[in-house]
Amino acid sequence: MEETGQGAPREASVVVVGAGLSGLMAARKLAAAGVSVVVLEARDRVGGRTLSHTTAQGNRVDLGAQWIGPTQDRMTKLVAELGLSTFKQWSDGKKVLSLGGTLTTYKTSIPSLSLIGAVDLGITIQRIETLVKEVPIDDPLAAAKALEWDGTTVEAWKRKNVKTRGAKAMFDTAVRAVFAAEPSELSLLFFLHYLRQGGGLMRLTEVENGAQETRLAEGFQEVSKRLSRGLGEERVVLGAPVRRIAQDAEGATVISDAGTWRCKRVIVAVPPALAGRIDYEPGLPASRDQLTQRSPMGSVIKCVATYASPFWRQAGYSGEALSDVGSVKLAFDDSPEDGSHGALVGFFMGKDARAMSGKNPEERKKAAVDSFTRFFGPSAAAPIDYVDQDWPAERWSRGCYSMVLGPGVLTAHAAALRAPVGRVHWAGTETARVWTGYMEGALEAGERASDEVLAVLG
Ligand SMILES: Cc1cc2nc3c(=O)[nH]c(=O)nc-3n(C[C@H](O)[C@H](O)[C@H](O)COP(=O)(O)OP(=O)(O)OC[C@H]3O[C@@H](n4cnc5c(N)ncnc54)[C@H](O)[C@@H]3O)c2cc1C
Repeated sequence: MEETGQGAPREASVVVVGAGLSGLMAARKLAAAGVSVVVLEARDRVGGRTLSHTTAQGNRVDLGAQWIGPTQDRMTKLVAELGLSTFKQWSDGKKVLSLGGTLTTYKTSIPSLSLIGAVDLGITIQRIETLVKEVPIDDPLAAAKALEWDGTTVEAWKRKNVKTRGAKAMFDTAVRAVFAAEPSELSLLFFLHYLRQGGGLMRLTEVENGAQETRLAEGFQEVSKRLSRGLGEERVVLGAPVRRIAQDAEGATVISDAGTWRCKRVIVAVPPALAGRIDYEPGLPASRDQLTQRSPMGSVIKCVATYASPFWRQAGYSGEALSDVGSVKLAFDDSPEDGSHGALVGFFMGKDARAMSGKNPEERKKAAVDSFTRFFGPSAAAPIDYVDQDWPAERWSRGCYSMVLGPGVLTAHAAALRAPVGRVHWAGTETARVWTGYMEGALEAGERASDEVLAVLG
């Protein structure tokens, strides 16, 4: 292997930076059009924010992206094309709501609050869905109240509009579940636009008919593995963090730890927070550069506890839980399709993830198991296996699920998100027109960036 930037440059028409779904999709489309392409990936694996793991019991679990749902047509088509096996997320039975430490159960879409709390939450959801429809999907800045909404946070909106303690707590948990961020970190315009791109708040938060509807038996990282194999693994270079992209009149030079490539076009398929760590020559235009300085990632640690059986099902529980206390405030059944073992998946989100990131996994295990035990009783206290993934501590992700924008960023920098800079094009789910933040968005963005490149290569 060559040293950083040393040796004679190799050649490809297009270099793609990042072997996540977006970069691999872009490369697949280019290769199908007969364009020579190489994908440079920093990690020693493909898949980026998809990461599948097999437990000692043989349960394939996703420590990154885990579900697809209706209207995610590209992902649905791709998993079928690749011959992968989908199954429905288990959702039969009662859901648990833990509010201020008091447990109740419910079966509807909306948690079982007091009568007045339930009315408040229902009105809040309706209001949000109405506001979401006022944000044009392709141009959030064209919303009549774009400036006002980008000048405030979701937290400020909640304080003004949501009245009861229970509805506020459930609203916070829903925001954390979708963004892995606190409501105070999010511009209201960014929040509404993100929901618009995925089809609304209920679509994003629901299991049935929602974004948590369908799982993959092989795990979602398998999609990237198969895309990579389809490309020909010599076209996907692992352990190749890209450090520098230099453009000149004839082409671009891409310098990575695994060598240097000369090409005509570059597709950078990484989140803006990582794209901003690459050195560009000439430097990026101010708006694009400042966007990368203002696009932090969300904070999430995902954990899976395995049990001999899905004991909660026998007790009439679905495995789904929502909470406003404890480290894990969101849980789902994560058992294999045949139910041969039980598994619960939990999320440390926003400030809880930051508090737990970098800690000893045993400490996180204890916190997670305490939460599961509060939700489902003492049988949850002794899992036979525990695994988690600390995404904020991942050098090549810097957090997850996706970027979260605070006030003023969209207004100032939306135009720089997708606009190519000379020979450099931008992909990654953050640049998607639909389902941004999701695997579907990653594919859409990869397709769009490869179309841009194909149009100029002729
Ligand atoms: C815990 C969790 C749960 C999620 N749940 C869901 C879900 O249920 N459904 C869903 O649809 N989505 C979910 N997501 C989001 C989904 O995983 C992402 O939207 C999607 O995988 C992003 O793909 P991408 O290709 O845009 O980016 P990435 O997957 O981040 O790919 C970027 C790649 O670039 C590499 N890279 C970074 N910098 C460099 C560099 N300088 N040089 C070379 N390579 C570099 C990275 O290593 C990475 O492999 C979840 C994410 C997480 C973490």
